[in-house]
Amino acid sequence: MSTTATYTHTKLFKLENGKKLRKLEIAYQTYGKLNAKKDNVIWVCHALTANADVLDWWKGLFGNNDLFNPEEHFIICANVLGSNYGTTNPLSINPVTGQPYYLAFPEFTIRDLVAAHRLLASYLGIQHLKVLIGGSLGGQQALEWAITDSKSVDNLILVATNAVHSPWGIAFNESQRLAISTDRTFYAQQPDGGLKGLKAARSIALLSYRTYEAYSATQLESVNDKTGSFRAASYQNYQGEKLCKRFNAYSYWYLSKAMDSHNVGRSRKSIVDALALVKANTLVIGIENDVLFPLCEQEFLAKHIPGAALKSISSAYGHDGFLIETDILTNIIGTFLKESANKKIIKLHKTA
Ligand SMILES: CC(=O)SCCNC(=O)CCNC(=O)[C@H](O)C(C)(C)COP(=O)(O)OP(=O)(O)OC[C@H]1O[C@@H](n2cnc3c(N)ncnc32)[C@H](O)[C@@H]1OP(=O)(O)O
Ligand SMILES: N[C@@H](CCO)C(=O)O
Repeated sequence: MSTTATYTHTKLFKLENGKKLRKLEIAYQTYGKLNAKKDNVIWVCHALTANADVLDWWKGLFGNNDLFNPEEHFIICANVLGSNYGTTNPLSINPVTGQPYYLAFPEFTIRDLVAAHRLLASYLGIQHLKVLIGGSLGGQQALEWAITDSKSVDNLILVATNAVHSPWGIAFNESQRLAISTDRTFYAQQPDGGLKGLKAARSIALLSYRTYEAYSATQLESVNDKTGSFRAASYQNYQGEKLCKRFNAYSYWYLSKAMDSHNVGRSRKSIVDALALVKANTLVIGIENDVLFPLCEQEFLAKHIPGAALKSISSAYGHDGFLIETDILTNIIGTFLKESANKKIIKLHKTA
């Protein structure tokens, strides 16, 4: 059973920077049924350009015959604040002006994304998450959630993510925003504003999501006499255009800034102290070939989150491997969850 719905929060939604949204709508999807004990919730936080339909974009890990399946679990995925798949975003109508926000949309942080989804959880009567999982920007949210509300998460699974967004990651994001800002239509504030810039931004981003090996494997020329019209160039154009058909430059702009804001140490004692607040059984998965969120970032997470396990995988896809290597992820996560359940049983026996 799958449900697509929208939750409307009618009270003011206060952002970390003090600005307020008068109205917040959150689009979400659920699959399966909440059991009587309310202990089968799998909450998924999505990455930069995905949406609430996790059975669509994380097939192989989420699906009827997959590790996370609606038969056994109550799976919830909500579209993040700022994204254009149904949740309030820069193209939404600003209730104050009656016009779309565009660049008048307030800036927001990863903590704001989490605060919004915790409101949804509360509305759905969910107090406890069996599993909280996310990759990349989704992992940043999952981590913040597990720090902010540490008692509510049993098992935390962080894939290809970090504790603080790196200077390298911020530089990639800024380069993408520079590409968007060179497109003058961005400032015309219209639904298709900045699309040429967005195309270039996605092309830049892809270089950080993939690897030399992936391009060599898929884009190598079969003939030696070419001096132009290369496959790799066509691929960059195609991928940029593909994103423009389903996203908008304003959402992309704001979400990339939210990613830059990620720092679990902000307004807390330190990054290390913040990580020590996590109480969930934690599995951190890194991708050895990830250029954007290199393995040292997951090693850092696993070192400072109490009792965390670290696994690394190899994927020629690099960072995007977290969306593609679902067989390996199923294996690692499945084993981790079995061990975690066994530990729980042993603990119950000891305290009985
Ligand atoms: C409505 C929706 O789409 S929902 C949102 C879906 N997206 C998300 O959820 C975000 C997360 N997902 C992703 O980022 C991506 O889908 C990934 C990383 C999982 C996979 O990326 P893909 O682009 O599908 O894979 P890949 O890099 O192999 O590219 C394949 C595409 O490039 C095309 N392509 C490959 N080489 C070339 C080339 N030289 N020139 C032109 N096109 C090329 C292929 O024909 C294929 O096109 P298609 O997507 O129209 O079928
Ligand atoms: N490919 C991902 C971003 C990388 O985390 C997306 O488009 O959401």
